[in-house]
Amino acid sequence: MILDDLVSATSDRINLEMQQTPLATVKQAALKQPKTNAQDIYDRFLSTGVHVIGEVKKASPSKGIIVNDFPYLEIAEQYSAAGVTAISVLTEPDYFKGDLKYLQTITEHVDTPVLRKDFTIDPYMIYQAKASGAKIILLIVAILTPEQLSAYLKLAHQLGLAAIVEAHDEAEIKVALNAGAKMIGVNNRNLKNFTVSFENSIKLRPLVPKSVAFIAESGVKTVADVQKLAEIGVNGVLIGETLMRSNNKAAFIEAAQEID
Ligand SMILES: O=P(O)(O)OC[C@@H](O)[C@@H](O)c1c[nH]c2ccccc12
Repeated sequence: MILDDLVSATSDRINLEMQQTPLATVKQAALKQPKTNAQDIYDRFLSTGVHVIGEVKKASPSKGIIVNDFPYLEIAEQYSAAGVTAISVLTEPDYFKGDLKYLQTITEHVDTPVLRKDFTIDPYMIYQAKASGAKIILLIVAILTPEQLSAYLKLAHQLGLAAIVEAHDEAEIKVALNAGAKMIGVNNRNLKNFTVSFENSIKLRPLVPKSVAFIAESGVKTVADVQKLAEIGVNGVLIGETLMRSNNKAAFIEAAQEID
């Protein structure tokens, strides 16, 4: 399964990075960042309306290279100007052609909160996210033990980072809620066969209490898709490929945000 490959590639990469830059150094850099509060982020997503997270992504395992021209800072600035609630930046290099440096550059120039989109498997990556100016991290239930999930969520909150906890089915939603997740992302893309269906969001929405933000991820192609997801009561949508390919990102984002 693709998730296994992603985890093992991430594990190799992080082991190398830990040798090059020890945890203590990254911790120090994290502590130098301005203090932030995870609850502020959660509250923004819980406020009325559909909140758009625009994703900065050059490639993906399901689509290969999405765009050849990748002016990531300019794209992030466009998302920010259009008023997205957050910007997701892929930092996974092998399968998504991401880079932590992209995220760093973006957080240095753009005020909108940035999500580090990666396969978080070690606290090291959470300190790295904070040190790079991220305000949100991704925690994927399927690749963590419940104990790790709880511990990583706690660490994120201590550092002032919010977390999107990604769940794929009813059992994973329970694990996420038990761990104390305040924002749950449901991926509409099945990572086993890459098919996309909003059924997953529709089925799982009622299992998440209204005090926890619900983000529908992947496969949004049109403003009508956002409308469909708004109707089932999602707080946010995470849109990657469609925005990356769009020649008028602002128009798409603004139309999506007008839905109530
Ligand atoms: O490009 P899309 O179909 O709009 O999808 C965006 C986002 O949901 C997707 O990139 C994603 C969802 N969950 C992930 C976990 C890791 C990496 C990437 C993802």
